[in-house]
Amino acid sequence: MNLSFSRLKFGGIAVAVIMLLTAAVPPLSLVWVTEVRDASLRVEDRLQALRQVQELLIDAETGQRGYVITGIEEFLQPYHAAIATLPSALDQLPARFTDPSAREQELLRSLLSNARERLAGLTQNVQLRRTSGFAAVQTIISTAEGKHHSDAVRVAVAELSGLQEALRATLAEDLQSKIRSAILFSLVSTLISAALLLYLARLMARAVGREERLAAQALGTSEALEHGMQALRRRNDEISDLGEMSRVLQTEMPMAEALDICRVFCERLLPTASGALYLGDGGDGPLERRASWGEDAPATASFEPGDCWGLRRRQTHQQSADSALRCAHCGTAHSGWLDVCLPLIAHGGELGLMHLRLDEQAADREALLSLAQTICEQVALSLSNAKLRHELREQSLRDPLTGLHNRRFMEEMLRKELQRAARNQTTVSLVMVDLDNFKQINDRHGHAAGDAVLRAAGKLLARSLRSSDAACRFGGEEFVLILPNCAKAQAAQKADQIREALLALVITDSGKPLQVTASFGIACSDEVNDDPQLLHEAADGAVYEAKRRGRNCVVISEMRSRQQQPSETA
Ligand SMILES: Nc1nc2c(ncn2[C@@H]2O[C@H](COP(=O)(O)OP(=O)(O)OP(=O)(O)O)[C@@H](O)[C@H]2O)c(=O)[nH]1
Repeated sequence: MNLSFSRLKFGGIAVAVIMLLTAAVPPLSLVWVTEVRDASLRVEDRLQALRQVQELLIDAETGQRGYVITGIEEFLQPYHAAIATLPSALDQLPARFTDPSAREQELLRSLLSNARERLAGLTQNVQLRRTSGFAAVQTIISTAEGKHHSDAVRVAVAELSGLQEALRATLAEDLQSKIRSAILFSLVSTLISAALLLYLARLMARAVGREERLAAQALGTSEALEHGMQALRRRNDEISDLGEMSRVLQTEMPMAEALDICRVFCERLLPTASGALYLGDGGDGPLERRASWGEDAPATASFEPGDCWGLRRRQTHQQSADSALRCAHCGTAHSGWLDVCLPLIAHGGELGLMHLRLDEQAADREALLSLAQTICEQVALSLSNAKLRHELREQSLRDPLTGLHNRRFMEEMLRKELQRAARNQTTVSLVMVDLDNFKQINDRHGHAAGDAVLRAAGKLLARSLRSSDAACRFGGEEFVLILPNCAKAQAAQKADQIREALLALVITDSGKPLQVTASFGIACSDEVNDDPQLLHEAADGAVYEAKRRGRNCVVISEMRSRQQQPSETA
């Protein structure tokens, strides 16, 4: 990664430098061309000046010659024109020929001196012709001195012109060479740039490919991480829900309410599945559906434990439509459904079954089943604990001999019922039942026979009451009946019915019949301002009175006329 980056950096710098140099070639070439053009113009100017000097000198010679031969002034016209211009043309030549080379300066000096000499000679010939005639001039011309100067001028002009031509050729050649070099440089640098750019493009493509791969890897890692986080969050939520369900189920509540709470949490924890909870009676009896959830909740209301492979094998049993071992309680097989039987086992005992129904192709099937198993363990434990608590509570409130409610329960119920009666403006009647001469039964027939009488009497009392009433064993051979929403007269009527039923009750001890009677004392809440203590005392007083009157009778307490005797009904 670092190596590629350094290569890219150096490659980029190299391309930039080469391109800068290449870009410098056109302006440099322009400078060269401009210099050569200026130099060529100067060469041309010098050649022009040399030609002008040469031509003016010829004009002067021609005019002088015509006048000398003819004596006619008109022939002097070119001569005059040349004489007027030539001296200044000669004076300007040194400024044009500035090359310090010895040969050029020597030729220039020769040209200037010979041209001036020749000009002076021509002027002298014209004046002589005018003053002395043709013959005098002819003598001077015949010395050929003039011709000598003209030839020297021609030689100097020719040689100087040659030098300038050579200079122009050199300049042109130099320019050609520079332009060739520039073109060559441009070509080479362009090729190098192109090669470098190709190389850089390949490096970049590789780097980009690597970056893309790394980005894809990073994306994959991040997605996996997000997946993991989501699963973790889900698991946390599930654990938190399971914990909450367990905490809620620890609260004292009826089994139906506990089952409803299980249903709510199953619905929340297993939202993609339908299901039902079946509970047994603790024995071999059928299991009954006590809670269900979801669109495809199992419809079977109850089934025998032997109809379920899960219960028979005491382990989770999965069955699809084409499974060989299908439980009868799962009903008609549906393609695509997976029926799962999860036994609810706690403290080693089978409590019931969770029947779960889910999509066979569900992606999270295994996770769902694992969660369902955890829920089942939790539900089984919670329901078993609730059941145990219920049983313990029942035991703590029941008399073990008769199965009736005990004194603790009686006091608690009486307190609640009196409060309710006060709120609803109704009455609660309390009936105290005391078996007559029970000591004699014990003494004559033994304690076991006494217990049998107590059990039989308790059973009779329990079945004689409404479900809202309660029969309690107060202690020994004393019983208390709590009759909510019952006036004194009805209570007396009920007590008398029980008295008669008890009288008719056939209890035997080793084949011998045991006769049992009881005395009944009745008190009503409206006479004691709903005070449980007073109510109990009043009923107790009435029983005492029943005993006093000879037993086997019902006495109603008259608290309003406390000083009066309690009234007797039997
Ligand atoms: N078998 C048996 N006897 C009990 C039990 N609890 C109390 N007893 C007996 O019940 C008898 C009550 O006798 P008492 O209080 O004299 O009353 P009673 O004999 O019924 O006489 P009255 O009430 O006046 O008719 C006692 O002998 C107790 O030992 C019990 O759980 N089982």
